[in-house]
Amino acid sequence: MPSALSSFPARVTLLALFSATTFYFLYKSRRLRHLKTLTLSSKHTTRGKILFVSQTGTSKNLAQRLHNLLASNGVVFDLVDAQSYEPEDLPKETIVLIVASTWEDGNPPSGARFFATWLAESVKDFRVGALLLKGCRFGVFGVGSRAYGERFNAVAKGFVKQIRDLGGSEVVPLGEGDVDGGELDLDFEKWCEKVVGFLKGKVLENGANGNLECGVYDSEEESEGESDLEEEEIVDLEDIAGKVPPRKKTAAQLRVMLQLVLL
Ligand SMILES: Cc1cc2nc3c(=O)[nH]c(=O)nc-3n(C[C@H](O)[C@H](O)[C@H](O)COP(=O)(O)O)c2cc1C
Repeated sequence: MPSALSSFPARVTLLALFSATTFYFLYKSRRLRHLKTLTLSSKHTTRGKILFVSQTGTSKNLAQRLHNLLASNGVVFDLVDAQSYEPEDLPKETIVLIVASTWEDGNPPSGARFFATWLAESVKDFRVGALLLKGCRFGVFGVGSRAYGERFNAVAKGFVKQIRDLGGSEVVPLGEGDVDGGELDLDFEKWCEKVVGFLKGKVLENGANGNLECGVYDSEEESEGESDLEEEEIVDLEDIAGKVPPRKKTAAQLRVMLQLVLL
């Protein structure tokens, strides 16, 4: 008796299914390749970012102060709420300064959960590896309270570890502010001095008119060429953070499809 798969319509359906699956996985692997290219490229010069993670405004105010301080030193960064920042853009950043508070159970404020989860899942995803943020220099200042013991500044500490694990270079050591009994303002000032020191070093290193990859402000806005480059290199990393099936499974799925078609 002929098997159900030997009929012409069944074979055509399977062939169509097989082709669709193949194209889907080719598309996915192309995106992964694209991501690697993006990661390994050193041509990404976007303006530096100051990201703040804040619920009641403490970190936001400090971030604003840092923004003003840098501007008064001739260095203009974008000031961005982590809540509205697309973490998939992190691989394109050259320098990111984060001011982050910690809330209940050592978690970030609810608005920054997506950002925090993206980092945590990227670290866990073996396909992303330690090169994802290779071109990204960073520094973190934590805002919290020592009254919370081991959870003091847990979010800021976690960010440092995760960004390091993803290949980012920490250009200033973690700064820690204690809102209860600590010298928050003084500690933040000291951390800011280190940031300014680093950036000034970069200015000297690159020369007055050099292309300052770390995002030191060059009064000319980004050239059209750069904008086009960025446009071209937009990568959807949503799947990278754990949603796509691992490669081994993909290969196994393809083998099964092939066997079915050859039946
Ligand atoms: C309910 C609650 C939970 C908190 N949990 C922590 C914590 O686990 N670790 C910590 O370092 N600080 C903790 N804090 C202190 C906050 O980080 C601190 O109030 C900070 O100023 C909040 O900054 P923001 O206004 O930028 O959100 C907590 C504060 C509150 C009110």
